[in-house]
Amino acid sequence: MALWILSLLVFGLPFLLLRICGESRKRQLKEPPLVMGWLPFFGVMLDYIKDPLGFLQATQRQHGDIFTCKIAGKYFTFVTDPFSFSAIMRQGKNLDFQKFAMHFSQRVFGHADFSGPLLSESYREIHALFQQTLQGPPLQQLTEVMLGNLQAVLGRSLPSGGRWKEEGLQSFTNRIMFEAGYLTLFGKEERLLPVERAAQVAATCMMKAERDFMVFDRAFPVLAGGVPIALCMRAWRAREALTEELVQSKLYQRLCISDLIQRRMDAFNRMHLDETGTARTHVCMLWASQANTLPAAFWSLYYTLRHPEALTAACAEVDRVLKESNQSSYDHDQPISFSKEQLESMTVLDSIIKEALRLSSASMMIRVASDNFAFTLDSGQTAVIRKGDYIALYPQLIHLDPEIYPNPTEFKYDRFLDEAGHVRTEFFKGGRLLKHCLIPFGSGASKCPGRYFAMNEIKQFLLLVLCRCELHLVDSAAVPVPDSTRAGLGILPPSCDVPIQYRARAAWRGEGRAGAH
Ligand code: HEM
Repeated sequence: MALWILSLLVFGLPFLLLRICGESRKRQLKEPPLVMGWLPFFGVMLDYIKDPLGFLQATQRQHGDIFTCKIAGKYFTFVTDPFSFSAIMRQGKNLDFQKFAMHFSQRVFGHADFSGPLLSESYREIHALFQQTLQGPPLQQLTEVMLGNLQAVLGRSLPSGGRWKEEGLQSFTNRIMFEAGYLTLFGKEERLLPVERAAQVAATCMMKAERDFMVFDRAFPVLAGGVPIALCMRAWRAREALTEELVQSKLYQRLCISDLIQRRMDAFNRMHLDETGTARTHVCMLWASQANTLPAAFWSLYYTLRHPEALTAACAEVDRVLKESNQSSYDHDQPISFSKEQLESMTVLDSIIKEALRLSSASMMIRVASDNFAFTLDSGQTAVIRKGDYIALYPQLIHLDPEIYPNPTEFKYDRFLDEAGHVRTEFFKGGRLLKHCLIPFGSGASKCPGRYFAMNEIKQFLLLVLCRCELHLVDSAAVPVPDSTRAGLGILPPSCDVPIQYRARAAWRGEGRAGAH
């Protein structure tokens, strides 16, 4: 947090000196209320950074459903009324998502500018690959590969001989999900070594990749705040180390690469980009596929372990699915498999994951106004927006709204189940049905294309941990809360790790199961 503020002060200073005297924006007719704050240039930045949700809730109480805040020299119009979200989504012509996202991604990952006239046409083709490879039959294939990788990585992690192992839950989750996700997208390295030696080398490489990923990811809030990566040497080195492993010449030697990455590689080849620039787009894809999934998997498992009623319901569901297909939790040599329909039928796990996402998601959806325009809010009020301003939607305001979700900060494992145990999709505010009630994956044109895969992989992770491990939280004072220093960037990681003990489940020990001690 301190680094955030420091960096913004340092890099904002030249702008401050230029603008300190000349800033005089006045609210025009039909424009949203203007919240300028008392700091020249920075506006309300410090209040916002200190507690984004609290700041937005307080400003909403004071100014209503729409208001414009000055933050570090930019103007952000926050629309807080969920019934007005559709009106924003319909403004595709006036609100540009790609410009903001591309500029941001280019700055942080260092890849080519795909929005320029030379590359934008080809990039549209690459962007279309998300839909083609992350839905339908390709999604099913990706999900099956992920299940195989999860089982291999988890199996390797479990100590032999009935011994217990201690580790942090976050470390456990990150290690397993990162490796399995990496292998699923980018395939396996082929090594001409004896099997055991090859496995050792692969494990060492994967540990290094995970470490580099974490170093880079930890610097993300600072990079997002505008600090050039050249000034964050550790993050820069980590990003470049990841880049080196994902150059196309190395990727072409890997086995079982996903359709998504394979087709991206082929498309980049046709564009004749340089090798490092291309590899950086793969680092960007790696980040998109992991940065939110890891904390989401952590929270899903943590809440399940913390809440006995959630654990009982989840275990009953897992047992039902295994029994249906005559499979055993204990037989670690026999891989578990299940059909798409079985995965979809696990509505308790689905509800647990959605509830964990609701409590930990703090993404911000940002669009840039490409022209002056006016739009009508659900209330009938007209709002005039200036060209160049940002429009921001902050879903956490909805996720923690007590009118929509009673006792919103409480974990309720069955919140997203109806009375018949089916997926519940209908939520109301003021007696009216909401179209947008849970949006951890964004909405509209920029909605996360990996959302179905993310839900599947987290579900599979929970399922495997529950059936293959005896695992419990070690009684400790550590009670993690979502760490709001990453607010605006997606799923918040835990503020601290929590110790767990785990070992392989075995038939001869009876029904030992995951749970709190
Ligand atoms: C729990 C896990 C995940 C969450 C919460 C999440 C959330 C998001 C959000 C909020 C956005 C931006 C939407 C916006 O600005 O409107 C996004 C974009 C994106 N996500 Fe995810 N995501 C997750 C997992 C994944 C996975 C597993 C993949 C890939 C396999 C993925 C690939 C992407 C890509 C490529 C984009 C950029 C889309 C574009 O440029 O149009 N995400 N995600």
